[in-house]
Amino acid sequence: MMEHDQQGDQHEDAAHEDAANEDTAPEDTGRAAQQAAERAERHRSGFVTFVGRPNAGKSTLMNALVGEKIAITSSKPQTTRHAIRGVVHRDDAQLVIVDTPGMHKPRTLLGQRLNSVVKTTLGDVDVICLCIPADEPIGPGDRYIDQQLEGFPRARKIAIVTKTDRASKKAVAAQLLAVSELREWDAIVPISSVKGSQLDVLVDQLVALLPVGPPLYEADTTTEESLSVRLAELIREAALEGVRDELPHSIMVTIDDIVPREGRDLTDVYANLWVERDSQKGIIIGKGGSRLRQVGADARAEIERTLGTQVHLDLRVKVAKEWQGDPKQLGRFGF
Ligand SMILES: Nc1nc2c(ncn2[C@@H]2O[C@H](COP(=O)(O)OP(=O)(O)OP(=O)(O)O)[C@@H](O)[C@H]2O)c(=O)[nH]1
Repeated sequence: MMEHDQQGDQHEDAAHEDAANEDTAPEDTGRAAQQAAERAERHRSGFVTFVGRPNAGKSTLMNALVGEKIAITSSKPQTTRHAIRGVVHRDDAQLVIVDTPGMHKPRTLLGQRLNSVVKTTLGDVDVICLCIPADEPIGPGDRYIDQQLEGFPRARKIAIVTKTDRASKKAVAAQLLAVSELREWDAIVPISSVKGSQLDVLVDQLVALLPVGPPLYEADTTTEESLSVRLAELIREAALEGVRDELPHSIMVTIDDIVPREGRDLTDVYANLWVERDSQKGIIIGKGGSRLRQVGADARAEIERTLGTQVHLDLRVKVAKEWQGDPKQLGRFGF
């Protein structure tokens, strides 16, 4: 009701102004409406995804573009497990970003399932970006993924040379040349997510390749990923910190419950940290529980930032024997 009244007032005000400037006002109104219609006609929207070998900088780039920490980053390869969407909003465009796990030659059942997630995602998007680090030579892993792109002829393709802050200008130029020889790209863009350089150029290029269409999401959306998945990812990221061996592939986190305490600025989060073997349980827990305490403290700090309340984190370490090769266990973890 209130809103209607206010709108009514505004219309009246506008009518007054029209009367005062009889010659120009109707024309102005017409022009404004026409401009809005033209803007709507030019508005672009669509889906974009980043592929590349493990550690190529995909998650970091997506976070830099969306401006909120939603996909986990780590110095360990193959740590992105979910196709997380982030949305970049602009007046003239909306980019929906789908983050994919690193595409790689599958060795385990988990690897195969990840690849099938990647393939479903790629079949659906408007633009595929292949990320190749500036500071490492193009290798068989990059070529394998580049060849896979042949299977998705509908999508436009951009090559992104990542981590340019880690290479000299000359090395970046050489990498751009090497990348250009892989295939006919719609664009090739060198960027640094850490320095934030060339990200605007990349977004411009992406937008230019999207189809004309209305916004797909509300303006305040940055991610569709459910809260428990986001919190699970934060805990997994904390658990991966400082683990030097093969453990990253064996860690999985599930959330049982997220319960705000009534009348208090405090949320209880109940989570399980799954490993594959008893020996790994020992590594995670550490001497006298010291490592687990650290993981809990690190994860809690990140979760508090996400939830905006204090957090009590109940974190339990459990063993799911060889879950990466077990279809039942994989199903339980959502693969
Ligand atoms: N110096 C520098 N480091 C970067 C940049 N982008 C990413 N990194 C680092 O490279 C490592 C891997 O980055 P991620 O974003 O996790 O890579 P990813 O491709 O998502 O990796 P997976 O999840 O394994 O597929 C991390 O240690 C990042 O901090 C960059 O622009 N500059």
